[in-house]
Amino acid sequence: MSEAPLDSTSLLAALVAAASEAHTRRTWVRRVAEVLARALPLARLELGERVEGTGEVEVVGGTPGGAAISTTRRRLHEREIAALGSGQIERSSRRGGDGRSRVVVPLGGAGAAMFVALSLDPGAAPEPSLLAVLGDVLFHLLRGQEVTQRVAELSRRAHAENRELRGQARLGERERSLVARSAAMQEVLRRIDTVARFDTTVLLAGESGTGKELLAQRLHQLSARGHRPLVAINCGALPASLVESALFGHEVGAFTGATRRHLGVFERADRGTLFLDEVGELPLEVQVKLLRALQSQEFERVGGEERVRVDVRVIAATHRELEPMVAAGAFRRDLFFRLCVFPIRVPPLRERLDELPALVAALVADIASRLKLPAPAVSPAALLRLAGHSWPGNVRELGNVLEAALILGGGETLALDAALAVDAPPPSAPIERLDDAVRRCITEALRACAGRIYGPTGAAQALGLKPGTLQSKMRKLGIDREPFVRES
Ligand SMILES: Nc1ncnc2c1ncn2[C@@H]1O[C@H](COP(=O)(O)OP(=O)(O)OP(=O)(O)O)[C@@H](O)[C@H]1O
Repeated sequence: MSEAPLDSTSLLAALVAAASEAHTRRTWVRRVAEVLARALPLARLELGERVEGTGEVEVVGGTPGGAAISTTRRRLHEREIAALGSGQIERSSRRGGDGRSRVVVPLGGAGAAMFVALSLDPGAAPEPSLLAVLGDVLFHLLRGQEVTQRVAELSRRAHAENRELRGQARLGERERSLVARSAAMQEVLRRIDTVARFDTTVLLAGESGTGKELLAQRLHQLSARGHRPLVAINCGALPASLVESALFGHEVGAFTGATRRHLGVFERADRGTLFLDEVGELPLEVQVKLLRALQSQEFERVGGEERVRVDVRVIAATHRELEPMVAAGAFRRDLFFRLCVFPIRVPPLRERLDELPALVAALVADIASRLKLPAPAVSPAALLRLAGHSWPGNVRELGNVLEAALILGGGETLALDAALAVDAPPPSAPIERLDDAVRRCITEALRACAGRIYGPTGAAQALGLKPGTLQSKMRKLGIDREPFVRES
């Protein structure tokens, strides 16, 4: 059933009611078009905004009834340029073959950046005074909508930040202090402490359980952003279809089940730090979006058109070798260089066994206090036993073994034999593929030799191969030596 036509006063009241409930420009255009169509023979409504520094305009346009709302960018028409410059309404009586007239109403006086354009059916002659009032009202409604939107945005971010900081405070209570006694870890700390105060992107590379997340926390705390949120996301823990929304958020209706606007980690980390864990797991199609967001600090939520601006410092971490992934085309080269501004290699536990006693003491004390058990002394024999283990799961695995040993020993001793038997890998533990092992050896040699293949300091000699053999293996495995040359 179509609604009754409106007189000018009711028209303005209905506009205020309709526009004040619209949270996006598309809804605004749809609602305003619906109301205007009740007072004028409106065929189409456009809301345009000049794109600064260009002769272009971004237009959200639609027909009453609202079926087809579109957003486009195009060059400004002459009449639009004239209306924006003078602040006066511009009309063209005939446009195209359909006999429709077009009225451009600037919003905000001479030098305005926005306008609405009405396409009216043949014969329509709205009162100039009505159009002028319309321009005023629409301008103020839009301004009001922008302020409301901004306030809602800020309140959403403040809410998210508050939640983040409360979570962090809870974590902080349980946080383990970082042990770094070995020369290798001292060097890691030196690099962390040096780079912390700059907004530079840091890439932490190291095996699983080596303490990358703990180091990211230290980096954040030492930075000027330390009192702001540190938001972490594990890029490998989500299915590809959800990673983009987890990073950038989504709008209502972006996909089935998206019933509310959701803020992604980029927005939740605004003015703080974003920790991208397992960055090597990101699907290629998301990598390109991440690169753009890192470069411009701007992105669009999934299903949205509005550009969201943030100020985020990024720390990325990976347990996978990214260079071979770049060479094999599984990781974008441009993203790799964007992330690898300040790489820090976190050594595995087997390369820093000299700090094992300190680590064990700290972990035992921490676990005992958490389990409310006494902390037994750790004998030299127990330390020797622990030093003989290979620790593929690094400090995390060491912590698990110590926790099991403490429980099995009833808090009086560390029942290491029993705990290590539990920790022994199952017979079906995955065996590394030969190609992967060869790839790992070659990339390690190339890194150590700064990409050189030939000569006494080259990778071929280090691997005990002829240069030609090495090159053919590299070709077969898709390994490129370039990243290693640049890295040196
Ligand atoms: N140097 C250290 N001192 C004290 N505890 C440590 C240290 N390194 C790691 N840990 C502990 O080991 C566990 C794993 O550490 P963390 O999560 O930081 O490793 P990670 O490298 O980020 O692992 P992953 O790659 O699997 O995410 C945590 O419980 C952490 O507190």
